[in-house]
Amino acid sequence: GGGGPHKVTTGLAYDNLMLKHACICGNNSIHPEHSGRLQSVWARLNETDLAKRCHRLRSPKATLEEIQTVHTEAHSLLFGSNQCQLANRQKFETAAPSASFVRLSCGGVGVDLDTTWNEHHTAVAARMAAGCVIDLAMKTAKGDLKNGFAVVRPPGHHAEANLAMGFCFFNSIAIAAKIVRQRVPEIKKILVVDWDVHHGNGTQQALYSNPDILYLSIHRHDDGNFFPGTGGPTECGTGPGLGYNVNISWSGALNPPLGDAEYIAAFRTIVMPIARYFNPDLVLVSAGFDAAAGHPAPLGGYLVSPACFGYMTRELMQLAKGKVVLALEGGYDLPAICDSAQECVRALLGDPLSPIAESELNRQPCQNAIDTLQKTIAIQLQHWPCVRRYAHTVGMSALEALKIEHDASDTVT
Ligand SMILES: O=C(c1ccc(C(O)(O)C(F)(F)F)s1)N1CCn2c(-c3ccccc3)cnc2C1
Ligand SMILES: [Zn+2]
Ligand SMILES: [Zn+2]
Repeated sequence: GGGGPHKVTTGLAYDNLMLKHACICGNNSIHPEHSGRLQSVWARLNETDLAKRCHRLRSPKATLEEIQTVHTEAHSLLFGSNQCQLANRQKFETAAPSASFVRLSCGGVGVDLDTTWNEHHTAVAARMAAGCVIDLAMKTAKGDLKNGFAVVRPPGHHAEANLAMGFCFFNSIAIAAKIVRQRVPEIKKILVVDWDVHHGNGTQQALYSNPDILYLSIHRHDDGNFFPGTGGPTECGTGPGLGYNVNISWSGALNPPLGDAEYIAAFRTIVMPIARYFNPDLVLVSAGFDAAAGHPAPLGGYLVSPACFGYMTRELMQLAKGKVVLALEGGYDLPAICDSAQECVRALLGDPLSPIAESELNRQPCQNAIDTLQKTIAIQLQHWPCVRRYAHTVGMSALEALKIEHDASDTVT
């Protein structure tokens, strides 16, 4: 049942158990997805007035059953239980014979060269990350919280049903989406937006045939030459899910690096028209911040501002009666991810937004971005005819588009 008559506010989910997932070599410079990322973001939210204005959740770890809404039993057991915790090692050996860990050059152990495994702490951290996102999503879905931000690691959006990769073990966002859909009857449609600069291959896979959960990713793709390589514009879903997978796949490498003008144009012409038409009852966001300025090429290379993440958060709050939950995915430059997380929590709390730079509001999207948006619109027209409406404004700056919409609304037809 609902809590007392307290005012519903923004929820924050965090647990320091997630700090303990670390390579045994302890060298953060070769392992960019380190606990300092989480420590810094949490510290920023507490140093400012933001955390105290939110409701702090202490979430339970995801159960193996919850993890199995997305992952196989073998994968859930392998990464969800420490061998030392396993009552029945026999079950472990039979359920997960395929597990292979690799020795890393740093002396650590990993499931691949990027994804380190700490046999004592990783399972707990990964289950806690998923548990935090489930808890926030459930409480927001039921109206016990207004909205929320999950300050979590390890990330999840690359984790597939039977594969850990790209620093990810459990796909927290996909797990949360499926669990809310199962347990909260009034939530029929869920929109998952993924603005991490990398495509969420795992989330796409988990939701690919599902018409009730729309996955929309905006990411650097470079025709498949940017990690993880998946997420092309023609990947639109399958079976009943056809049309419920939208990839805005930027190309053209860093000539020039993309910034606020491009992300605002993508939101104006594709993300928000489709999202409004889909009309979700809940919005979940894979909120990676590695598209932010400050991220060197292999892990990003774009120039999105922290204020732009606040703008995108506020845009999504127009949907689903404001039921929006963000979960941290990637993001490695500590000042950038702290500033970006701060802007998102300010947006969730209803604070006035920090302004986008005038130069970005006046700048037309670069040609590579215009090409991507036009190509995406051409593909998505067959599934979402509503994208035709703003197609003619793709090449406009935010202020130009605002002006013609304003003039258009003046002329009474
Ligand atoms: O770019 C990635 C990412 C893996 C996971 C990424 C993510 O999408 O940001 C997530 F999942 F963490 F949110 S981004 N990989 C793995 C690490 N990597 C690197 C590394 C860079 C420095 C040290 C170790 C690896 C360069 N290129 C890659 C490819
Ligand atoms: Zn290491
Ligand atoms: Zn990323």
